[in-house]
Amino acid sequence: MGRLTTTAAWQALEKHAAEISPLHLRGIFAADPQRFTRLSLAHGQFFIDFSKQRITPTTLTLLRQLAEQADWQGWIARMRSGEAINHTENRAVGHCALRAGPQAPAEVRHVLRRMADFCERIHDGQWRGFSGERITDIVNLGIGGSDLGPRMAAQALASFQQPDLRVHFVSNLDSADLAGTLSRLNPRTTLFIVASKTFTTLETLTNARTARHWLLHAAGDDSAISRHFVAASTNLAATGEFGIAPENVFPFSDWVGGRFSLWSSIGLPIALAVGFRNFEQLLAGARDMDEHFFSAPAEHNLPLTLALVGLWNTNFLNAHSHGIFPYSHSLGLLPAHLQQLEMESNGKRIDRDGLPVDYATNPVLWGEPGTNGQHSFFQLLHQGSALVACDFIALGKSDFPLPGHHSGLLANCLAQSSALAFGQTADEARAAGIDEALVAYRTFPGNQPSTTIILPELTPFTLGQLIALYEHKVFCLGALWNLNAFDQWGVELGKQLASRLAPTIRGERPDDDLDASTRGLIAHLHQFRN
Ligand SMILES: O=P(O)(O)OC[C@H]1O[C@](O)(CO)[C@@H](O)[C@@H]1O
Repeated sequence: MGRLTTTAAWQALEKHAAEISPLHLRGIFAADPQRFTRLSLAHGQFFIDFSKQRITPTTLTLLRQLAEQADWQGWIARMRSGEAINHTENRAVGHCALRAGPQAPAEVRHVLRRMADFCERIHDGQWRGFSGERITDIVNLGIGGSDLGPRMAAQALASFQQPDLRVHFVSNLDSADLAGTLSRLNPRTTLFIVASKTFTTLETLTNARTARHWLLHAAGDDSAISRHFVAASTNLAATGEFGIAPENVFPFSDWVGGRFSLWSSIGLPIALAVGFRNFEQLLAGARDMDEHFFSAPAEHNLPLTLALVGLWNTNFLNAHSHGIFPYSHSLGLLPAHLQQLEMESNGKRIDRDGLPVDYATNPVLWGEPGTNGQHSFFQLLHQGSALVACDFIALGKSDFPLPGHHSGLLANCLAQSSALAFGQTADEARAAGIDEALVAYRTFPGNQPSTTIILPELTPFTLGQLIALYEHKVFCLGALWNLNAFDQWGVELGKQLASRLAPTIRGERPDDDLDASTRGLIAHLHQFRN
């Protein structure tokens, strides 16, 4: 592919955008009474309404030409064949193989069987701690992809929680995270999962060493480690060096990217929290979305369409902020998971050919569950100056039904996307009896684009579908923007600098090679050292 912005498909979109961007969603809806039907897509009961996006059917046709030009299906074929499409790390991209069921590679099925066995032994109390008591608390020590996905899924599936077992997540290097969790736990009944693909991550290893010390202080000798520490990792040498017995290590391969790893043994805390059968259902839901993505034609393809609309908003409407609003308390951590998934994947400026891009790439992604967000930042969405594309996510049925709650929640979800799309004119404000002095303040411009995703209910299966939907969106955007969505070199510089600064902060190394601001801040901090 030549430079993206000079291609015929891109230029056709630019021309089309000049016609569409001055239009208001009010007019767009008035012009096409069939719009909702034309611009919503379903896969079984999984439903997405794109009609509140500032697009027409022609927009999607043109965007699909861009996808053809980017050879989106060729990229799927390359991923599925095991080609090293993560070319800067010379790795294949295999997360779909983790959830391929009977088609999964033998080593994947083997680890899944071991995870099932481990879960059973924890759940039925066969696995005992050093004192002979059963395990009541699991602590996952991991960060980034080794934390966010499992933490989000375990919370999302709270209604499926196993009895008598609590699962905790500790990620931060800040000791407040680990200390706060340990203060509520009993070392005799606590088991740690050290979750780290590389097993070199500073935060995770620091937390793991402190946790080991906490355990050994109570247990008295090293033999307790094998009853209280397991690991999920690709680095078996390092897990061994840490003291984790080989039979307590649940391995996975380097072709699993961290932010795509919840389907691997990194998902062990999910399986422990909700039971292995439910974990299998999570994999089955993702597999179902994989099969849809791999086989559905472009015009019916949910992940591709989500990606195309994302690209349209970013590159042709200049929306560089993207809000994720699950109207589901249980999905409260989905924005945090998608933040890593999208921003670590496509937050890049060098394309696959090693050249700087001359177009915008991933927007800043953020979000909060509804209705909470409505009472904080939604003011900016309704009347601020930024164009923000939004995804609203709603459930057909509540996972924790109580009379009178769910209808109100759904009403708020639909009211927000409608208010954002259509706004309120000055005349409508006047007609509603607003005092003339306040009319300008009570006017809502509208025209904020949004997508609404509806899951029939929140189950392991539908959660698997939802996460895989966004994973494939990311995959498509990588192909469309000609980016490698699977490396993350941008996180390295800060890590290197931190390891250089740590001895200076401890006063063990001179500061004369540092910039003036960093030097000044370290000098200021020295007064507080303890
Ligand atoms: O699982 P690991 O190797 O500890 O890495 C944790 C996270 O750190 C990152 O490498 C970024 O620093 C993520 O990509 C990854 O999910």
